[in-house]
Amino acid sequence: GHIPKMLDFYSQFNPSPLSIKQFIDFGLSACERKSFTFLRKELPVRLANIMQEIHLLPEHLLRMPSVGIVNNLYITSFEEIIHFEKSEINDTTLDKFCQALIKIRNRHADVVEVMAKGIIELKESHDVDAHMENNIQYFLDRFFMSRVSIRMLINQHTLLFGGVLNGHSRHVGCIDPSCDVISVIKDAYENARFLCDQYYLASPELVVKSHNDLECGNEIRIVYVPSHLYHILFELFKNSMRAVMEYYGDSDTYPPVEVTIVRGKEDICVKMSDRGGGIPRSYMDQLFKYMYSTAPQPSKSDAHTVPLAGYGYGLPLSRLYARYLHGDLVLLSCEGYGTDAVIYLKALSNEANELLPIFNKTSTKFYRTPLATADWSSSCGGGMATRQLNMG
Ligand SMILES: N#Cc1c[nH]c2ncccc12
Repeated sequence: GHIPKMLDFYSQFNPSPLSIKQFIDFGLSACERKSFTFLRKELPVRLANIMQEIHLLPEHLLRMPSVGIVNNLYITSFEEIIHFEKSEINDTTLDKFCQALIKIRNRHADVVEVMAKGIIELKESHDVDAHMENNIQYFLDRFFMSRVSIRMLINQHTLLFGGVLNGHSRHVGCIDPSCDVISVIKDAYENARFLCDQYYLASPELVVKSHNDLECGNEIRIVYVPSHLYHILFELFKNSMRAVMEYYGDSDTYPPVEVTIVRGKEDICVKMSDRGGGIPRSYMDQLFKYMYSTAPQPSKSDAHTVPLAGYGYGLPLSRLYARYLHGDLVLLSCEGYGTDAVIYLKALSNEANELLPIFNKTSTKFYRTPLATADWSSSCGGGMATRQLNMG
């Protein structure tokens, strides 16, 4: 019906990125009416921006059953939100809005897995060329980043105004204004270690070092979303522990995983170093590729033996969480020795702005532009030059 027109209308607006500082200041003044007025516009804008990109996907992917399911979820949620476009602001409307947000959050809970299934359906039914793989990588990074940002807005509103009091906790919604980085590291380590012990009957120790270059000797605290930081660390610990245990298979002692936290003027870095044998450069790129990370799901029967890592989108999603507030996740590996994974976070909350995909001519053109022709020689086939050299 009128959905396509509404999508065109709302996708003309650019999403409005909020900084962590704005989330905090807004949460402390906690005005539900202001939040409602902002969200009933901003949520449809963010939904419409990414929904328009879904329609630009390669035809084959767009036709996959699971992608159709995700598209319909977004249409349903978009309709439910624009229903509040011209509502009179009163307690009943505010309450109904909160309920609608919770319903939407639940509806979209499994979207990552459903999209992964869509990629598997595509791989099983079509040949995927480099151009298509490039489009899928570009789209899924933007699609999952958009989803992180929409869930952040929904979580803030429902936590602040959903009626559940947060006692004397200082958290502002899902943000901890004074997040103790080391305790999140220890939490993630203990939980990853539990899985490692279950699977390998042993696990590497943790060594933590910290260096506060700004306030020497002080604890390193950050205004951040603990659940995002935990998600990244848990993924990295699982991968590091798995690498160490596989590399030192028959040994009974293992090199520890070392984590160094540094507070600089601009950045807070968390470096996780393992001596798990490292990753060859040729394979490094695949770790962040959705097409390569989608392996056929382990059958339910051997689900209890699901490996620590390998299946799913753990690394690409962890990098999106780090980038969401203008940080990053970088892997530096030396094959034959080990891997360093560095999480970069913004030290200042006013610099920790949301990073949001924008649907515009640039993103549209990306989907329609063929891969650039190589401008550096790469093939090592028996070209004339090689033959001349061989004639040497
Ligand atoms: N993330 C991550 C990793 C951290 N160490 C690793 N070793 C082999 C493969 C992946 C990893």
